[in-house]
Amino acid sequence: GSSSAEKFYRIPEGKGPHSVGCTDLMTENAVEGSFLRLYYPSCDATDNEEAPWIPDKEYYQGLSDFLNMYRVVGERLFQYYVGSVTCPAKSNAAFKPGEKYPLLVFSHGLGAFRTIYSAICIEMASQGFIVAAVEHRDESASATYYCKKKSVSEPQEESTSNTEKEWIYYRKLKAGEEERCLRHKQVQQRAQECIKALDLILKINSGEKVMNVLNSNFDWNSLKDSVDTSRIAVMGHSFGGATVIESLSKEIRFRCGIALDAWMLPVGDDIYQNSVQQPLLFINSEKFQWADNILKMKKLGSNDTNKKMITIKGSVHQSFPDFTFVSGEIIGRFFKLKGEIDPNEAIDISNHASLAFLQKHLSKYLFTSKYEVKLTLNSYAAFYITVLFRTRSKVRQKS
Ligand SMILES: CCN(CC)CCN(C[C@]12C[C@](c3ccc(C(F)(F)F)cc3)(C1)C2)C(=O)Cn1c(SCc2ccc(F)cc2)nc(=O)c2c1C=CC2
Repeated sequence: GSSSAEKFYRIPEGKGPHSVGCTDLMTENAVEGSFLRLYYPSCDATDNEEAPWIPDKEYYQGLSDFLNMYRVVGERLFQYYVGSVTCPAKSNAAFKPGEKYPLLVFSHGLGAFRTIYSAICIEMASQGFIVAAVEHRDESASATYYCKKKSVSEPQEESTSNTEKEWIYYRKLKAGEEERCLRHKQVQQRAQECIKALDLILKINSGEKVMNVLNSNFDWNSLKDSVDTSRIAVMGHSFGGATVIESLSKEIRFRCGIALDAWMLPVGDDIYQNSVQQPLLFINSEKFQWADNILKMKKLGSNDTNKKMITIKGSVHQSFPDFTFVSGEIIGRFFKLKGEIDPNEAIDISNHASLAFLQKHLSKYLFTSKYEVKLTLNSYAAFYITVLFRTRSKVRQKS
């Protein structure tokens, strides 16, 4: 029901010119496959429903585990408070063809999963980005799943599908296990999953058929030739911020990156040997700051003008994920999901800074594809003519 309270606790809509659709894509019936939620510019007139914000109850179970709550308590609490929350994007809405959109790959934080950064992803899509929010299978997500082919022995009523969801839950640190080692292994896998997602979207862009093991009626062919393959960026929150750094160092096709409250612990020491050449923006909250973490960010961008850092005063670590919008004042304060700053103001500052940074560092590639070539040709021509005149005039002098 839409009680008055819920009206005020909605995830903010995109502010850009495009309506936004979203759809889920999972390739392969294996944990090694890709799993992502795509947010994209959609056609305006659609009567599609808004997408469910947290689509399976197992995510509530995973969150309870992650937050050290009892599953039976956590699952009911989440079901009751956020079970009916939708995100302001139309589920499987028709993709808006006709132009080439830049691509943004988004990486979630520790204990999170692909759907809970929808305020950021929807805003970017409304501004004309195709956003692939990946779901990591490195056991850092509260929960994730893959569709496993049912073994033959299971009863095969014709109506049910021949796959079942195999859930993977958050892996807690074992007693005596060294956190840095586990997180460094995980961040490598996370970077590979971001690169795999990039390759998958580029495959779709080239018109290749992709097998979506999730039975949705979204027409993936409509994305053919719709990605501007020279304007690709990577973005992420906290553990996802470390994933941004790792992904930039591994994949040059990511032209730039944005790290939201980056957690630097998982980042290996080799990174500081100038492994990140692309422009990188650190957007930090006021509270998620401690010397070691900030020093590592500084070290990364030491003598680099294209590495920037801003801090949003009054914001907290949870100002970036969606819980900051859906939680009431009491829970929000108790779990530090809201800072002093209004959640909508905080995300607007972050989104504006992100868009300005992407505009600056992606648009130079925009010209390469169209104008820069002409410019180069003209400059060759100009150069040629000058030489010609010079030579001719010299010859005349001599004669
Ligand atoms: C006790 C568990 N202990 C595990 C190591 C620390 C737990 N913790 C602080 C929390 C997450 C918190 C949270 C969320 C959500 C509700 C809810 F009630 F609203 F759902 C409540 C309370 C509890 C704030 C963090 O991990 C912070 N953090 C995060 S939070 C990402 C996230 C996860 C789930 C969400 F629903 C929303 C956002 N992502 C990272 O990449 C990193 C860190 C720290 C270092 C790297």
